[in-house]
Amino acid sequence: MTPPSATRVETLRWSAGRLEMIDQRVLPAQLRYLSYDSAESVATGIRDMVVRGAPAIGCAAAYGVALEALRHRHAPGTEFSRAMQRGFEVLAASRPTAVNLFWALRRMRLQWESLAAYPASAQADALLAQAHEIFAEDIRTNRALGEHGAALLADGARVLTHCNAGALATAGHGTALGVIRSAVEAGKRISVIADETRPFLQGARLTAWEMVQEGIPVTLITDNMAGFMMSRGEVDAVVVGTDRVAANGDVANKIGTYMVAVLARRHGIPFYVACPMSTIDMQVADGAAIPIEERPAREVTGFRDDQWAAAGVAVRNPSFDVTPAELVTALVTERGVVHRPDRERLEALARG
Ligand SMILES: CSC[C@H]1O[C@H](OP(=O)(O)O)[C@H](O)[C@@H]1O
Repeated sequence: MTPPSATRVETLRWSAGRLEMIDQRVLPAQLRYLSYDSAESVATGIRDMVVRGAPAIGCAAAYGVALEALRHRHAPGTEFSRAMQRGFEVLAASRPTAVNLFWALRRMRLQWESLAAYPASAQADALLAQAHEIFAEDIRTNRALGEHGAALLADGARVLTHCNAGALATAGHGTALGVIRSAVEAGKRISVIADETRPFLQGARLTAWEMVQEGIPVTLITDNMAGFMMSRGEVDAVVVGTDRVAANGDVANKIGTYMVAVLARRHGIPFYVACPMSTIDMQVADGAAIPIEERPAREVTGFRDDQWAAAGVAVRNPSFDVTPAELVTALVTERGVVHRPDRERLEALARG
């Protein structure tokens, strides 16, 4: 196995006409890039969580559209259009909760439709340029929201986070971990408490690894320790990412986030949610309307090939839960911080 050594990794990168993505299923034991050349293969990578995290999924989908166009750049018009439609459909069906997937696909489709009068080859080049812009924009966005969020954290703060909303969940810098990175860059001494985040272990395998690579102090705990840590006064703030914010401020995020939010409120600890504007879905009225992905039972009954649950046991595996807006202290975006998010405040934020 090739143990990771790079301190700053590229979650996704464009190389020699193909998309390369870190295989996040094998981190931290191995830093492995997989190569993609079609919408179908990228959709499989999203569904299998080779790449995961709302903004990273959006970037991957954008490149998936561009790859499909490049594959068919010399095809006749009708064949090119059929292939593109199939590409959009297979990517849209890969995972249901992260709105960035649909935000990116909508942006790519608008670009594609605006190019209808041009040859397929020109359309492919323009779509690749759009995918690059979505990627670059995400890094700029995360740095902006990171700075807004850093101002909320005191020097010496011990910050609990759930799942991974870091560079590995985005094009770079991260959202929740982007706030942490920006606070450290501002000279604040921040330490992180990472929930392991069963069952996929994004916290234990990805957040802990990212923070160790950055030299940011990180302590790994199991999910059922969060309340204990808060009750002992060892948590000063919670910062998490999100996959979709409803118009009323309800937040869908990794399963277990709701429990952390309730505990934070019980202990008077601020609960911050960091997200780009592209994760706010004003078309969804409240959290009850956010589709919650149910993932394979085998993720719960074991890890990879090591299956330990009794055969025949029934299993639930909802991959996300919804935290009501009233438990959110503030939403941290690239446009600024929204305290006590609700529809009126989010509409004002969207108006800019
Ligand atoms: C910055 S979005 C990260 C977000 O995505 C994770 O879900 P998954 O790992 O299943 O894609 C989790 O909800 C994170 O907060």
